[in-house]
Amino acid sequence: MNAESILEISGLTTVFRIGDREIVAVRDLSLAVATGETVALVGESGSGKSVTSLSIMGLLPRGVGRIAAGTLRLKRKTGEVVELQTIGGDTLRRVRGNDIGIVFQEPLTSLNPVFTIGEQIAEPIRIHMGKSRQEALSDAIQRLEDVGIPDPHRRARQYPHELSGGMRQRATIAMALACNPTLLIADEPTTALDVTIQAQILDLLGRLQKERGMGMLFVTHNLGVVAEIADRVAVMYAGSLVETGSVARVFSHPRHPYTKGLMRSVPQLGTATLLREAGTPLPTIAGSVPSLMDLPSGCPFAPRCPYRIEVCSEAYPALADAGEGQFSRCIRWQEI
Ligand SMILES: Nc1ncnc2c1ncn2[C@@H]1O[C@H](COP(=O)(O)OP(=O)(O)OP(=O)(O)O)[C@@H](O)[C@H]1O
Repeated sequence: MNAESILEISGLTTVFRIGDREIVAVRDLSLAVATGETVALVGESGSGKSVTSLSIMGLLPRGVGRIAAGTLRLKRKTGEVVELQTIGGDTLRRVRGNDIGIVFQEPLTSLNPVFTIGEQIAEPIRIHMGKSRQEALSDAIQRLEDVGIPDPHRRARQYPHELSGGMRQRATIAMALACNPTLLIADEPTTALDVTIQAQILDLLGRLQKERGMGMLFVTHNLGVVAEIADRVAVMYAGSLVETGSVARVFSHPRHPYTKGLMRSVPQLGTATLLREAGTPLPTIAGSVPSLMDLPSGCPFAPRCPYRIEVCSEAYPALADAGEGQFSRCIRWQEI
């Protein structure tokens, strides 16, 4: 494992059983996140972003989804390197609360309605860090303060339904950070929130990531958010990673026709895009995403691609090295 990496995914292929068929939701995905770096995973609905994050976290639906190939290496806080696809049960639960923090789109999926906010943040601190109930509770109050919740002593005694949506998402961030993880996975953490709150939560995550020097994998469908928060970007299409590189590089010189199409259809990146309505889909490109049940042979983007030539419909393209850390899964990347 590379010395700077906190997470290294290599050749990840995740499949789902649907009736008597198996569909490939993520195909041969390789991606690394370094300490202190934010990597955005971006793509349209159904492109495989969430399946990638569920694969990392060991949260694929049992009996339905499975990792068919690949390795997911994580460097734990102790420096020990574990392969997430092979460890199970208790070790995986320990890694999840302790080394990897997770923030989902909908705070109410992470928060339990019958426990106070303070109890819920204190629990992983007790379990994973071996602190007493009292110590854990005072740490929990500190975490609430860290995420900008005013009057944290009072808030700690409240139940999730007593907090606004934005405050609840701050509380889940406090919970994700409870044990000082070195990797944070944020899966559409701002999508369910009002637009003004979205910007605040994004600022908060960016600040916490920098202050703590964590690695962050940020899943989003919003290119404005990518521009705002990420150092590097990985673009997914129909289960494949089609382009990756630094945000500066990929946004100024996209080397895959799909990325280029996405960039062209965004008039102005930055706050304007960010402040579009929550849940706005990525800008449209003519045609539609193919069904995973019925993927075309060859390049999955070929049917919609203005650069398509005959061979594109025959062979699945390899990731080509476009230099300066940029890679494109297009055989014509030099012409784009
Ligand atoms: N529980 C499941 N059972 C069967 N197939 C699934 C399941 N979850 C995901 N899939 C398949 O994996 C594909 C990718 O889903 P995924 O949730 O990763 O997309 P996404 O890019 O995160 O999109 P969204 O932004 O809508 O969450 C889906 O289109 C679906 O075909």
